Formats: sequence, C-alpha cells, structure tokens
Amino acid sequence: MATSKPVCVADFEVAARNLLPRNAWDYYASGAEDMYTLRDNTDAFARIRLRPRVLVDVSKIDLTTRVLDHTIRSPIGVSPSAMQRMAHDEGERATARACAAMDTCMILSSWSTTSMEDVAAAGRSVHSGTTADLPSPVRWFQLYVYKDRATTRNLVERAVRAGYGALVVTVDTPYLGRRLADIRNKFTLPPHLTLANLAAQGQGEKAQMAPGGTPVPGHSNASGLAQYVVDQVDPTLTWDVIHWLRSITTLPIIVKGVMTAEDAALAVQHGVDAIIVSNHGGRQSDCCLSTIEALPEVIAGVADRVPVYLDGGIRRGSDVFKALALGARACFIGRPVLWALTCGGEQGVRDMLQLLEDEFKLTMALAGCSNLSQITRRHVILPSERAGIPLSHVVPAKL
Ligand SMILES: Cc1cc2nc3c(=O)[nH]c(=O)nc-3n(C[C@H](O)[C@H](O)[C@H](O)COP(=O)(O)O)c2cc1C
Ligand SMILES: CCCCCCC(=O)C(=O)O
Repeated sequence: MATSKPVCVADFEVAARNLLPRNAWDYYASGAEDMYTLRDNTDAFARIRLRPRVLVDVSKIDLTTRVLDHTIRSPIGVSPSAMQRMAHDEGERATARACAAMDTCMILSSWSTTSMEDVAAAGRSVHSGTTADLPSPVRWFQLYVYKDRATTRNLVERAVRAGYGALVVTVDTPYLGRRLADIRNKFTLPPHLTLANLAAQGQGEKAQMAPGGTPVPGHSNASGLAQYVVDQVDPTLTWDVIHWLRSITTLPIIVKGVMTAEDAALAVQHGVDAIIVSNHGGRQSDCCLSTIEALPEVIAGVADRVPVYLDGGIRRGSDVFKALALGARACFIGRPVLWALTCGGEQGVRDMLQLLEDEFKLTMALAGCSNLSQITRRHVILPSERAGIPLSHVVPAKL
C-alpha cells in the first residue's frame, strides 16, 4: 500500500502507476487509438451538475438496491476486467473476497487469470464459519463467445456449476480495439500466468496467446492479445446468440456494451434480462459517446422493460449519483479495482469500494436524498441545459 492512505480513486491510480510494470500498466490503463472516448467517459461526468434539495432529513441513508433478484448494499458493483493477477498475485480471488465483504456484485471476466471455480470458492470463504444466514455473494460470469461453440458451452456449464448467478455477454468486441501501447509493447501475458478458464478446460496453448495465423483487421502490427482474439473469438455474432445461450442455460442473460436506443430495443425484443451501457472503458471504438451521455437514449429504448446498468468513467460517488439520476439502476467500475488491487490486494479493493460508497452517501445527503428512489432526473443538469435551453424543455414539469 502507498505510504499515505488514498483519499480518492485518483490516489490509487497514481500509486498503482508507480508499482506496475510497464506492460501491465499500459494494458490496464489504455483506451483505443487517441483515447478520446476514454477521456470523455470521465470528463462527461464532470460536465453534469447537481440540483441539490435542502431541509430533508438525511440522518439515515439507505443505499441498498436490487440487481436482478439480489439485494446488494450499494449500487456500486465491479465490472469484469481480464488478467487481474498482473496487478496482484491474489488477483481475482482478492477481488472476489473484497466484493463479498462489501456485499456487492462482482462480474468475473472470461479471461481471468484465476479459474472461475477458484474465484467462486474464494468469494464464499469470507462468509464461512458464520452461523448467520448471510446471502451468497453475488457473482456473475462475463462471457466471450468463442468460434468454437463447444468451448463456449463448456464455459457456460462450468459457470452454472460454480454458482454464478447470471451470464454477462459482452457484445462490443468482435475484434479488439487498437490499443497502441499494447501494439508497441507486443503485449502478451507474463509466462507464469494463463487465461485460467481456458487452461482449465485443456486449452492452455490458446490461453497463452500463442501467435496464430489469421490476419488481424485494423492491426498492422498486432499485440498477442489482438491475435488471440482474431483467432478464437467469434466475429459473426448476431442477436441469435441470445437464443442459442437460452437454449443451453436458464441463467439470466445480461448484455454488456449497448450504447444506442436501437440496440436497447433489440435487446429487449430478444429477451435479455438486463443491459449494461458500456463502451468497454473506451478500449474498443474510439470516438463513440461516453457512457453517461449514451445512457438517456438507452433508457428511452428500453422503456422500463428491463433494468439498465452503466459502467465507464465512474471515479467519484457523485458519478454514481448522476448515473442513477439519469436512470441507471446500478453502476459498475473497472480500472479503479485494478489500481486498488495493485496497491493493497483484497484490502485495497475493499478500501476503494468503501471510499466510493462513502462519497456516494455524502452526495445523496447533500442532495437531499435518503434512499435511491428519491434520486430523480430533477437532481441533475446536463450541459445542454446549462447552455440556456429552458429547464422545462428537458425536465418534466410534474414535481
Ligand atoms: C484492463 C481491462 C480489462 C478488461 N477486460 C474485460 C473483459 O475481460 N471483459 C469485458 O467485458 N470487459 C472488460 N473490460 C471492460 C470493463 O468491463 C469495463 O467496461 C470498463 O473498464 C469500465 O470503464 P472504467 O475502467 O472507466 O471503469 C476491461 C477493462 C479493462 C480496463
Ligand atoms: C474478445 C475481446 C477480448 C478482450 C480481452 C479482455 C478485454 O476485454 C480487454 O479490454 O482487454
């Protein structure tokens, strides 16, 4: 852990940058190409302002919320991020324990460096030895759909057996975005690590990201990662994949990576259980909208038929508040988990989640909200509204 205790997410980032080897820092931190979307994800939150209400009793604040059928302690969950053992030897196990201790939802990446079974066991251990009937930790499994459907089916069946409560199907990665630092570094996993879920099903060679033979679209000089993706991951996916997944599992299906009203409506039409508005932390298509700017149209496309969650650029409790005010049911965080893991393993992730939760709680109090249902569209002002468009045009007049 850094010598002085971090007091904001940015402190974890600075400390992690000093600790991580170049290859890992660049992989974790980078966005695609010029990283416009990466920056916009955070900047767009800063451009939104609050309309606080006063003289409300905020002596008790209830942060609890429901994600699918689970109650969690606050609307701040953990996004899937690959290869966490580059940050800390305990990697995904430490993140799972921290999430269980904080009673929040962890989404495990298909590309974890710890197998989903080991992560499931680690996430449970925090509650072991207690007599209280504590809820099982909420864990969802993020799925990349492989060209080889037997590989994919095997991953899904193992996720069910290991107790994961939902599949989060990432839909924004038919190919890997161009992350220039990874191309320059010829990024590949350090030799002592594997993509453990693949290695566990006898696909260790694939899991080492051995160079393949297929030309990589848009990559004149591919990283090991981009080559692996083009060799293994299915770029032909359409909405039919949701029906195929339904035919092999009863797990709830969440799509991650929706950014438009059209796709939100299609997702509902194809029967998904929830949507995560995400641009993959600005790592896929550069120049697409920030997630907080895309959120209102996705909410409109869904028209209350399924819950909408958001990730991308959440660095403050007030960002969570803004996302909820614009209609998200919960938020998920990516890179801050990796920074915190680097700095202090499980304790680091707990501290960072606690910090965000404390900031969120204070934002609620200062805005005059004592529970999540009191956070409304009228609590935020968008840049377009600040620019002189009368508030009545964008905010329903009914109070
Ligand atoms: C290093 C790294 C690895 C990631 N790996 C995955 C992954 O395996 N699967 C996935 O769906 N998204 C992955 N993502 C995207 C995150 O789930 C999430 O959408 C994004 O990080 C959110 O933005 P934030 O980092 O600004 O919080 C990854 C992101 C990062 C930074
Ligand atoms: C099919 C794309 C795999 C990407 C691997 C991990 C990841 O999501 C990332 O952003 O990096």
